[in-house]
Amino acid sequence: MSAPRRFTGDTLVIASHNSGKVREIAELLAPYAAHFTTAGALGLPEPEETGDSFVANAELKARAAASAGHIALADDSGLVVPALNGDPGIYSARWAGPEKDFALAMAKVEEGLAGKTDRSAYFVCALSLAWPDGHVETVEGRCYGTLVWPPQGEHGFGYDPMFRPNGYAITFGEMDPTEKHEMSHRADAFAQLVERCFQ
Ligand SMILES: O=c1nc[nH]c2c1ncn2[C@H]1C[C@H](O)[C@@H](COP(=O)(O)OP(=O)(O)OP(=O)(O)O)O1
Ligand SMILES: [Mg+2]
Repeated sequence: MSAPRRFTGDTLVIASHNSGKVREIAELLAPYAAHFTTAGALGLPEPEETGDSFVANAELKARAAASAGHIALADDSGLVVPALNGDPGIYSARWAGPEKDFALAMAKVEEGLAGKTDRSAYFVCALSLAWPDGHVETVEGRCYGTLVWPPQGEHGFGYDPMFRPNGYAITFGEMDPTEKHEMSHRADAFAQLVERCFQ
């Protein structure tokens, strides 16, 4: 395997159109990249997520943004529920529909769990850093927990109010951002990416 490529201090493009995610990535990234912008701010289109894995979709989004000329970081993430055969998984954003209604998406998850005893779930986050020449560095992080009902808390985004990470008595929706960043799937992936590309 060849040595990982390091981030060189150029402007970094956060290749996401999800404001909750962009906020978390910016917080996690702040110590390593002084200048960053977003795909939305550059007017870049949202590519169709045609991959069949988190890694494939993260790489596709990062490459699409990097083709505009700057190093780009994309995140493809989602909630995996074993009792639902892995759904919503890579379809986590799509379960919220065109209105991005996560109350609806969470209700669909809960509906699927009716009568089931296994309420375990995990979040996955694939992060891909892509260079304009097509090179990519990709990592994947996870966070394991349990699904609660009804949803609890107003912090975070997406499925956070129904996800209680193992070892905690509150959901991601009830945590403040610094606490979520200590053990989330995104923080886990970030730690790996920092070791690979930012140190
Ligand atoms: O920490 C999280 N807390 C709660 N929910 C989360 C989290 N991380 C991902 N999720 C869920 C919601 C999100 O909408 C979907 C990711 O889908 P995903 O395609 O990667 O992102 P997206 O379409 O929202 O934005 P974009 O593709 O422009 O980055 O999984
Ligand atoms: Mg997406």
